[in-house]
Amino acid sequence: MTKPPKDRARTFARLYALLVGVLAVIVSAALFTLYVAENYLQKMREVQLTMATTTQVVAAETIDLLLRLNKTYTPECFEQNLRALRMEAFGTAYQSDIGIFDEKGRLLCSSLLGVLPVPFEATPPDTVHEYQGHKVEINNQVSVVIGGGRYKTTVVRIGRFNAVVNPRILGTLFPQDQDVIRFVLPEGGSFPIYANPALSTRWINLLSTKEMQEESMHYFSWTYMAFIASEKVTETRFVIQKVTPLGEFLRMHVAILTKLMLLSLILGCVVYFLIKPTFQRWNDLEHRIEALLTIEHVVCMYQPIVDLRTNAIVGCEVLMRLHDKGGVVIYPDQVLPIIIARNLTWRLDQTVVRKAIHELFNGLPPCQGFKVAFNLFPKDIRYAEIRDLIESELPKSGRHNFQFNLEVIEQAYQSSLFTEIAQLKEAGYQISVDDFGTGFSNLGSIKSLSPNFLKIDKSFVFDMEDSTIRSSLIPEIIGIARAVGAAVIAEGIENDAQRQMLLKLGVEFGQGYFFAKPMSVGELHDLMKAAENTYA
Ligand SMILES: Nc1nc2c(ncn2[C@@H]2O[C@H](COP(=O)(O)O[C@H]3[C@@H](O)[C@H](n4cnc5c(=O)[nH]c(N)nc54)O[C@@H]3COP(=O)(O)O)[C@@H](O)[C@H]2O)c(=O)[nH]1
Repeated sequence: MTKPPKDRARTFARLYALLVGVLAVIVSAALFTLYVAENYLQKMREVQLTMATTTQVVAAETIDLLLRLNKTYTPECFEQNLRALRMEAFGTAYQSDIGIFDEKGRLLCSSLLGVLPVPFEATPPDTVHEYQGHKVEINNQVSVVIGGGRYKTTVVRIGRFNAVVNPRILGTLFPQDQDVIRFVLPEGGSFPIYANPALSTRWINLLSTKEMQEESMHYFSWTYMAFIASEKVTETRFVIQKVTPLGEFLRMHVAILTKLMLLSLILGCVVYFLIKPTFQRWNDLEHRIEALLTIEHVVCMYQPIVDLRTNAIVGCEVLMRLHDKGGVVIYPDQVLPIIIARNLTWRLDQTVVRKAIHELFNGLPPCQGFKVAFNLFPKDIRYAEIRDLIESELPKSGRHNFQFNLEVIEQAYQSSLFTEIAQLKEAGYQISVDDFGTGFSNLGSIKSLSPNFLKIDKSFVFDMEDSTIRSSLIPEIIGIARAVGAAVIAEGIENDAQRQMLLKLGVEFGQGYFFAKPMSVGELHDLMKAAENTYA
């Protein structure tokens, strides 16, 4: 069994709303993740900056100390020498111990341990570098005994002396979990003084590229699916680097990301429930439009047309709205496309004309020659039907005193329209070409139409104060109106400057929010009364 149109409309509305909801979830989740990622990289940058600065200070002190020791002390383990070295270590900020090596590279004694019972065969250095003509050997993560405790720290050796960096200082550096600490040579290039042993060659290669050594960069690499953070601190000689594979990042942020994903889901649900009624209204509208084109639902509003020379209200344009259930007002721009697509234009025209004539005849006092302008769809301009429609609505006795005006939008007209319009004019109806300047008519077709009025489209008026090319066409339009014997009505006048300019250009009539917005017949009546208009 096929679903009735209303159910189908609701299903579609739900589906569209669901799509928008899912989109909201995806977009918000992406934005939240981006925020967490940005935050992570920013924190990484701050950690790296601090680390580079501390490393610089520690390294400078270590190298200075070792160079001085090599220059000043003999590499011998006698008590006086060891006491002096203890004082040297004590006088530094970052060193715990100083060791002395024999020529074979074995540790003989240290300022804290004293003379070793057996010379200690040191492990080969992790890195060896040349610095100011000296060989600098660095061992990271060396297990050392200090003050009865065992710690892991960095040991640097130059010549016959080594310095054991205070593990507490390093504790503030290495637990920061950085992968590579690189020393930048004054002549360019760099070498790692520390590299996380767990780091794979793939990451080491990436972090060793020239750009990584020369510039600071913090980004997410889609190729490597990892966050790359490499900070080159210009005031120091160090580059601090860290690679965080996506999996690790997600594990680190699982709690906050789960909360944010949940928030995205809630957001998606809120969007779904907020947007569903709108989609339902749109879809419903398609299927309920026929039911809405009735006297009860069609509402007529009247926008005054004013003589620019006297400011008198000489007529009005009838503009329709639909009143839906729940007091919802539907404006023409929302509904006209549906009405056209469903071929209901004549139904709308009939309802508007009937309702407006009824309201105006009952709501306004007799006003001879008061123009009542209707917007009609060009394909509905048929003399006989319009005549029958209007005449059937006119009161059988009393005031047949309105001047009906039919507004036809400017476009490429079909030839039959000219005959219909000629007959309408013959029968006493006035014709206006609406939205003039926006369509595709030519002077020939306007001449054949021979309208009573050309209505300058509001877009020309809006541009007037800026003197755009568009507004400079207004005199041309006025020229065309004169050539075809039509008067000019300017639409969309919103301020007095526009009114005055149009008046100066010779425009006779105007319409727009400056004078009045579309209003009910009661309000129109009150306005005309207040203006002490001279109709009657
Ligand atoms: N076939 C029918 N078409 C109709 C009918 N009722 C209206 N319409 C057409 O719908 C379009 C939009 O109309 P609406 O939302 O009513 O807007 C009108 C005015 O409110 C607006 N306007 C008037 N003055 C100003 C102004 O100073 N500033 C400003 N921003 N807007 C203003 O312009 C619309 C009137 O335009 P026009 O018809 O070109 O004179 C509109 O195209 C209507 O024609 C109907 O019953 N049948």
